[in-house]
Amino acid sequence: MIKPFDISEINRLIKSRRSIFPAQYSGEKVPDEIVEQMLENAKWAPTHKHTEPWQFTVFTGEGLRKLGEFQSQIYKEHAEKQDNFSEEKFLTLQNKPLQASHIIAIAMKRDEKGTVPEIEEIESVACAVQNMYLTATAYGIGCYWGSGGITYLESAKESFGLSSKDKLLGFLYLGMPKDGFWPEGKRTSMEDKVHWVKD
Ligand SMILES: Cc1cc2nc3c(=O)[nH]c(=O)nc-3n(C[C@H](O)[C@H](O)[C@H](O)COP(=O)(O)O)c2cc1C
Repeated sequence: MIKPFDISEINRLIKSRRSIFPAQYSGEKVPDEIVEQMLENAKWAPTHKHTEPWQFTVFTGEGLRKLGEFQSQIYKEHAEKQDNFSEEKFLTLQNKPLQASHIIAIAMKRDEKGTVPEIEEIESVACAVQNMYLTATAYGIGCYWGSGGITYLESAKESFGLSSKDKLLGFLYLGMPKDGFWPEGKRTSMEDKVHWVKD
């Protein structure tokens, strides 16, 4: 039998999970061991047919500068082709990673046989990200899943070892919140979103 959990603490953890953005980070580094625990917990997400479709790339230290250079360059090449380059966006992509302690690039990698539908692999990776979010919350660490910038550009995939069948799904930014900053959550009632069928 499974050992009982402290349910009220688990409920509090789930409700307290928040997205905390780079402008709200203190600059203090998150210990690598905590990031490793987040990644370890990620793998316990549900995965149909055990394909384990997640792939994570962790950037920290000099790696954050490299990510900034890489993503601003990818953006520039794409935007120039589309004739809508913005210097402001370029600089944001170059500099924003430097505000974080770590950034985890989130990807979905298809298995060779395409064993389960693509949507299920994306769903599974999202569950893995939620595990990381909750682990970060338990340690009092801020994080947020950003899906802007180069996330959905085909040209960004290669550098992450992704093929055309795989997907880059965004970036999980991590940082210690400034002065104990932890925002209140906001949700509507579940009343209109849940229907019980009992008889
Ligand atoms: C798949 C996904 C992509 C997201 N992308 C962004 C994003 O690009 N920019 C952003 O500010 N927030 C992004 N978020 C975070 C949401 O803004 C955030 O979850 C929402 O405001 C609710 O706040 P909470 O997470 O604190 O409950 C994303 C969340 C998810 C699940």
